[in-house]
Amino acid sequence: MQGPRPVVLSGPSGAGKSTLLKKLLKEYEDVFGFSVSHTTRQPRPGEVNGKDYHFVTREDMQKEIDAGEFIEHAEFSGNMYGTSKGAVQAVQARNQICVLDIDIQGVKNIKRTDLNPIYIFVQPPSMDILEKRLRDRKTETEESLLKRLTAARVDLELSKEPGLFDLVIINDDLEKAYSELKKMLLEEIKKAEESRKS
Ligand SMILES: Nc1ncnc2c1ncn2[C@@H]1O[C@H](COP(=O)(O)OP(=O)(O)OP(=O)(O)O)[C@@H](O)[C@H]1O
Ligand SMILES: Nc1nc2c(ncn2[C@@H]2O[C@H](COP(=O)(O)O)[C@@H](O)[C@H]2O)c(=O)[nH]1
Repeated sequence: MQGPRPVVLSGPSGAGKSTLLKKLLKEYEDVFGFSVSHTTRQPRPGEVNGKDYHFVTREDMQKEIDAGEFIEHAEFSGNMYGTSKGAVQAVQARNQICVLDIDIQGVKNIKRTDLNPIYIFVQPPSMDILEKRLRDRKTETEESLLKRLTAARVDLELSKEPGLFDLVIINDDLEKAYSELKKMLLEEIKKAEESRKS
């Protein structure tokens, strides 16, 4: 039997990817492992280096990219983000299903690799609600917020490409969205639990 597939969550900034992911990682802490990305953006209050992200300088990240240490990387809202080979290997070494939270450029780049994940797009109920959630989160400057909203409009159009995503979840009611996520991942969860028993 084929092992469980990794999972990619993508969607506009503020759509609720981290919120859904945190619920999944809490309920299935042995089953799923988060791929800790690198970023050149500043940490937000409460974010932990090495847990939420590897916070690095642009210079250091570029060096690692040039050395071939990244599976994918992208520029988003004025900062660099990327998934290192080491981030994915660390999760796989723990025998967990690797979950990536990446933007849509990352999705397109991962499609060129042999990772073969399940691709899930988390969509906000509307642009107005997305803006309200991002403003209420109080993590962005006005400039960064506007950049993220512009990127969101583009992402929502790009996400319509047939076959790009295996599932689109509209994150209106959080519990409903989370149930849809779990339903999609049920087979992979079963496979992971079986392989952990043997
Ligand atoms: N279904 C929901 N209903 C109401 N608020 C929500 C819902 N889902 C998430 N939120 C809130 O919306 C905000 C954005 O969510 P979150 O940070 O998870 O988004 P994200 O997609 O991970 O964003 P980013 O890509 O910027 O990291 C958070 O404050 C979160 O608490
Ligand atoms: N292509 C990649 N995108 C990534 C990665 N890690 C995070 N992201 C995406 O960046 C934006 C902004 O994140 P934020 O934490 O600054 O709000 C969001 O869409 C993430 O999905 C990555 O390694 N590669």
